[in-house]
Amino acid sequence: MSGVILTVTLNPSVDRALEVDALVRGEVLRAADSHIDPGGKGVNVSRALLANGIRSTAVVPTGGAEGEQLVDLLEAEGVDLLSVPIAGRTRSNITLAEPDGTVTKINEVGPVLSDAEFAQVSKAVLDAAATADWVVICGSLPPGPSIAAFTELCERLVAAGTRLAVDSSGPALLAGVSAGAALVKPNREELAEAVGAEPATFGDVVAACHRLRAAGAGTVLASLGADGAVLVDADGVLAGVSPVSVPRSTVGAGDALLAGFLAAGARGASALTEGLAWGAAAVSLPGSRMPTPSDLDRTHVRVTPDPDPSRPLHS
Ligand SMILES: Nc1ncnc2c1ncn2[C@@H]1O[C@H](COP(=O)(O)OP(=O)(O)O)[C@@H](O)[C@H]1O
Ligand SMILES: O=P(O)(O)OC[C@H]1O[C@](O)(COP(=O)(O)O)[C@@H](O)[C@@H]1O
Repeated sequence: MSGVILTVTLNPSVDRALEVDALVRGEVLRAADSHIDPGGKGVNVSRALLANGIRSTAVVPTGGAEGEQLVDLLEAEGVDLLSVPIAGRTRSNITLAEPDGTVTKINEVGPVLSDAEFAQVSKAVLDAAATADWVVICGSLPPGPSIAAFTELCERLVAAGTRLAVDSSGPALLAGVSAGAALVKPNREELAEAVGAEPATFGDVVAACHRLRAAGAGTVLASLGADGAVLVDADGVLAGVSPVSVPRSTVGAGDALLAGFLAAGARGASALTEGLAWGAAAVSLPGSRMPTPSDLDRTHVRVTPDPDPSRPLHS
């Protein structure tokens, strides 16, 4: 990886993960263990890159006590930050993790980003993008910015020649696609929402990825949970899987997949293999802990071209 990666998390969080024996509604649950991590999808991409010796800069709007905590947590990890102060309070997201790997997440909506604050964040991103190899915009949009304003940011980045990656959902994902993002990383639900149809087979996934490419995206990396991932780009179609024997927490797995894919050059079987190794390692770790080189095992990753279109999805 030659250039700098800029990650942008418009709605970051402080992630609190509580390990509980079993989730029972209406009961007092005692947590066996707990972790606090800096959170948000772009933040996690930066953390995963750093854990593997690759520096990036994370752009985050932050406010209130949780905003200060987020900055402290990220600085303690050594993540390079471009923090834009905002009036609202940074959100806290809760994960309840059960021993079988089931996670229940409660994500706050997040603080409103005013027009002036969004303009400040956009300026910081556009300025820093001039020297970036990739700009990676991830996660949900906070309340406030219109989809038109977000689309304009994506379009300006693409017009400036930036390689843009977007990992978001709903209209924000489609904004990245129509702006001509070089890469989008929908998960299964996001892909289904983007094309208006639930994929049941690998053929459905590949068809949906082709639709996003026809609508403007360069490369589509569709993550499919335990079914692995499908990569569709100008070179063709690849599918890969990396089985995990004991899943502990899937939180941040998609962010680790994306980070590994970018770290390995974002093209072809080698990048897909790397992404899958990072994703599988993240699933084996608690909370949203990001894998380090010693957590990675590429020997279990299987990547093949042109998956059988009739193969059903399981997860
Ligand atoms: N249960 C699982 N077993 C094995 N790998 C998994 C599992 N869940 C996720 N992964 C890995 O993590 C990647 C991202 O997970 P996914 O749930 O698709 O994304 P997101 O976290 O964005 O929703 C997958 O492509 C896969 O490589
Ligand atoms: O922006 P969103 O979609 O609310 O997601 C934010 C959450 O996603 C994470 O980045 C983890 O990603 P996943 O839950 O998709 O694996 C958390 O750190 C954070 O709490």
